[in-house]
Amino acid sequence: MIEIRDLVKVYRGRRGTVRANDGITLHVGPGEVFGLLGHNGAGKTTLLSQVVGLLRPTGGSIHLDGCDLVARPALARSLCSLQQQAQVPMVGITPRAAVELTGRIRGGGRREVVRRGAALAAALDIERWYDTPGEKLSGGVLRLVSFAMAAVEPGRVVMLDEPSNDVDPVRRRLLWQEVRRLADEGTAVLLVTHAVAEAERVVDRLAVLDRGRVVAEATPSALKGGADADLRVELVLPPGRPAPVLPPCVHDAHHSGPRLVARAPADAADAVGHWLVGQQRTGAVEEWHLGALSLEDVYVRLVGEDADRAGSEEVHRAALVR
Ligand SMILES: Nc1ncnc2c1ncn2[C@@H]1O[C@H](COP(=O)(O)OP(=O)(O)OP(=O)(O)O)[C@@H](O)[C@H]1O
Repeated sequence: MIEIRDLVKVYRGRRGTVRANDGITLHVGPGEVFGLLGHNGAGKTTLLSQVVGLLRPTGGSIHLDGCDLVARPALARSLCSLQQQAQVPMVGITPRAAVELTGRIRGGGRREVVRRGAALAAALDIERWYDTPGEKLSGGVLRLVSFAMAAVEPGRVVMLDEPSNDVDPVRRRLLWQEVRRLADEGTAVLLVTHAVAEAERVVDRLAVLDRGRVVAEATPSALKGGADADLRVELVLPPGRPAPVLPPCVHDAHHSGPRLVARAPADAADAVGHWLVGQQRTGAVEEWHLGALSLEDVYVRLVGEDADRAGSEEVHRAALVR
């Protein structure tokens, strides 16, 4: 069990002070995939870097099965493996060499590392590039290779910082299967991703970070509000047609091109369904969808406005110590 308690990380520099983690408390158990979601600059990478002993917290504690990882960063590095967000340069070395070398450095036996490396390459469908020099590989394949490096000799905790970036949709599915397999074999997996819709399928629990703080922590279905939660209503309008007048129970409507997305209470499902069928019959609506809210809907609601600001310099100022 990894236990993070009241974790604070303050960066001090010439341009000011940034409180990147502001009192984070989380625990992740063996066999669990725990998602960390949050806008750019929310403090996710900072959190992982402290767990693995690359950064020293300003305050708070990190324990793994009772061992103090802050006091013992070398132990943290041996018990936890990390796929970093930045791509490790792989010039003059093949994926096979990189994966096997990492596994050996992390204490794996030669045969087992060779076997697991080959199994990962097959499972991620990157076998054809396994002996190709790194400088000739595409960004997506390099990303999968660095996942394999983190997974070959995983330790107790595997931390993955945006592992699916640049990876094609088919291999993303393979990647999520391997993430799940790591957990099923007993590893605790901490997964940072912006692929919220995909995270929903792979994580057991997740936390949403907003400017260094946990603003929500739950299972995906609990975050979505369970059976009584609002429904998502989506209409696709024919080109050039204005949106129809919505029934009064449909609220929070917003447009995106020909699409109109809104919410409706769960107990209005029948009425809204009938209305949608009628609208399609008259040609006012080309297509429609009525269903459960997605995790992405909930996420955008939680941090949407902050996320909009997050790419800008202003947010860096907003994150300055309050
Ligand atoms: N070495 C550093 N020195 C100063 N500030 C830093 C440093 N590293 C990160 N920060 C700041 O700390 C905050 C959190 O950054 P962090 O990289 O942890 O966010 P993140 O959630 O991983 O973002 P992203 O999703 O964009 O990767 C940001 O405001 C960032 O600018």
